[in-house]
Amino acid sequence: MEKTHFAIKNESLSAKSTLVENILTGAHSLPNLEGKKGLLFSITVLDKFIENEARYDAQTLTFKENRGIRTFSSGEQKKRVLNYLIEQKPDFLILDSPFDSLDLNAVLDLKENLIKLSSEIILIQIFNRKEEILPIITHVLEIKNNVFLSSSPIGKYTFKESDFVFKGTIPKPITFYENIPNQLVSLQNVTIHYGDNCILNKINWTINKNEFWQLIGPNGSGKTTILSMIYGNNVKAYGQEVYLFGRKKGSGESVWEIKEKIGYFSLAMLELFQRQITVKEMVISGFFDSIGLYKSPTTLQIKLAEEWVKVLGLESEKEIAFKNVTTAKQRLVLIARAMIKHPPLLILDEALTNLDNQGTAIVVSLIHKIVRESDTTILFVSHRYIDNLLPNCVYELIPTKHGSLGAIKQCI
Ligand SMILES: Nc1ncnc2c1ncn2[C@@H]1O[C@H](COP(=O)(O)OP(=O)(O)OP(=O)(O)O)[C@@H](O)[C@H]1O
Repeated sequence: MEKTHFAIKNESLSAKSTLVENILTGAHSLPNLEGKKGLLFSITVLDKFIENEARYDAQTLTFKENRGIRTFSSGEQKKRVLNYLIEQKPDFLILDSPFDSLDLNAVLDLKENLIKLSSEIILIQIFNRKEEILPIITHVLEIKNNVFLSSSPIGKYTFKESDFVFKGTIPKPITFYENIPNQLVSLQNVTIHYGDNCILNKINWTINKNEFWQLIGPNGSGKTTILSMIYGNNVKAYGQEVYLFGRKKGSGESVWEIKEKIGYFSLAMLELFQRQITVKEMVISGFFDSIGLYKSPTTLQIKLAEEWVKVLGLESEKEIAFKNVTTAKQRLVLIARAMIKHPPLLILDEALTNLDNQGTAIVVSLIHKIVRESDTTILFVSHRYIDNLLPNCVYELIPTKHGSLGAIKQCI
């Protein structure tokens, strides 16, 4: 008999971890899973392996290879997690947004493995976009407030989208940056090796004030490595021709002085927000270096955060816990947090991953609003082209066996 496989829309889960935990421990009323052993395939599970590797040197996923899991591309990492889970012989697997952060080839590869696996075990796919749903899925589960309501055959399920409107223009800054040169970032002939592997080969790239760039490249092409030279503390940047805000990296300016001029969003930040913090507090925390709120904000800072919340249409949710609003709204809040000081440079690293079509459209329209209504330069990083993103220029990393080469693909 053909197996039943389920899909759950990510947006319908307000506290996803609780629901997933309940399914895994058997505390649920979902059909066909009574008394069965389930495991979770998700980015959080991968992050735990990465953390354990860093803390205890436990190379569980890669003990046969002489490399840590952290150093593999996203596609390779996910493949190793999947193999590890299959070896534990579960009856069902929950696949939480399995294709996030993967380029097209890695998606096809993982899809093929999952389709093969579906003849042996039950799959429950948490999905963001209709197009991601595996062809073997037979039913969509309706969930509300973490309670299972019903199960519809996929052919009868209607994929709904919700409305969202911005109100007014984005608030002006209350603090200002001085002496910011026109050239914000310049990489000149930057070449990076890890051991014998050349990762980046003679990268030449300049980012100026008021530009809107997209950095694109397949998994493993070196996007994170470039970002770590701009925003992070990658020691490989020293000795290279990396110029940030007019100064050569490593010539006296601290990492904090550089970070102060950059607003930053990455998915990894979401993992750090474990504390209870409201939507409004999250926006205010953009004034401080901390992820949460450890200092008392001024009345003016609170007022400005309220104005941002209003523009985003989230007034009625401003006192709600950040982790309880939808994924798309969390993105808006985190982008507002990164923008509240109108930094010279805003880096959005995979800001559209894990969003459905409606969520993608909302976040893209916030990005366009920032482009129109501020002087901040945007660097948007992703492994795929995004319809309607319309950056001024695209910097593409093209992998070769001698490291990735860079090319400017389009300028409007
Ligand atoms: N510390 C390290 N040691 C060895 N190799 C590394 C290390 N860090 C990164 N790499 C390798 O460098 C290459 C580029 O990695 P990077 O994470 O910059 O790519 P990416 O384009 O951001 O990929 P993804 O889209 O998968 O996040 C990959 O092949 C990766 O395996």
